[in-house]
Amino acid sequence: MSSAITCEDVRVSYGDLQVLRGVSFDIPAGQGVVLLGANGCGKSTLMRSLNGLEKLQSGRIRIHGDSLADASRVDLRRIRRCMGYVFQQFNLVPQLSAFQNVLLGAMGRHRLGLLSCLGLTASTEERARAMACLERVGMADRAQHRPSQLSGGQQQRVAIARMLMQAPKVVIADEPIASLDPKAGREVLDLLWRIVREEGLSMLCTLHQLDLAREYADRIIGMKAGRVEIDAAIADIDPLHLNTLYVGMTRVDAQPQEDAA
Ligand SMILES: Nc1ncnc2c1ncn2[C@@H]1O[C@H](COP(=O)(O)OP(=O)(O)OP(=O)(O)O)[C@@H](O)[C@H]1O
Repeated sequence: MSSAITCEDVRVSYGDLQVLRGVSFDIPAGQGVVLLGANGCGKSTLMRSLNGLEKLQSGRIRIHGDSLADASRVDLRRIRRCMGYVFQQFNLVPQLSAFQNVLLGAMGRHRLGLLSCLGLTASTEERARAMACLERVGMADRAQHRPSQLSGGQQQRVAIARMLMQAPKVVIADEPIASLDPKAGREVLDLLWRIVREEGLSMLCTLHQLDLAREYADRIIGMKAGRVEIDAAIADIDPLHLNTLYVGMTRVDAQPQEDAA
């Protein structure tokens, strides 16, 4: 099976602080992986690195075989177009309707201009596709609502529809349910994983809930203080082992005496 995301000994530093300390893993196409780890262990830095937003001190990241470091600006745009994002804070444009926000998902892929995304010049086909994406996440009846008129769970559904509109191959979901209550969070997670499975996408998704990670993921990667501590298929995971990710030296900026306490 081909690789969707490959990290080879990735190191990233901010000044003297080494945040990613030799991170390596390979996610095959079609696999859904949950990334676990305590606050400050480097998860967000890794997620940003996968988008080419961090300069690697050393190592290499490949997305479907393409190395981010070697990519020209045109190549980087092409690689990014095949990556869909779902964020904790939804990142919808507040002035636009749900429908217009979903049209935004097609902007990079089809070189649509802003007017198209506002729905003013979008083709009938694009408009129909955006509505189909909203239907897929159960939000067609709220197409004309602005984000402020929607609950957090509904906003995240719209964000998932926007990701779907982009037609990505790889999904990066950074704490997609951290802003939601448990019921809405579970509904969003059900939807996100269902869509990822139905579309045959690959996903790396950070979560803080160990029970949900074990329920949804094919595989868990656990980080501790900038390193991969656990990397195992869900069937091979010892739940007690996961707890060790949250004990002792977990942060990359921890002082030894803090962790001894
Ligand atoms: N832009 C930056 N400049 C300097 N230091 C940074 C920067 N971003 C992150 N750090 C440092 O790297 C550490 C790891 O941050 P990161 O956000 O990657 O952790 P995380 O595992 O995602 O944490 P959380 O779960 O709280 O989001 C932080 O504690 C901080 O000290």
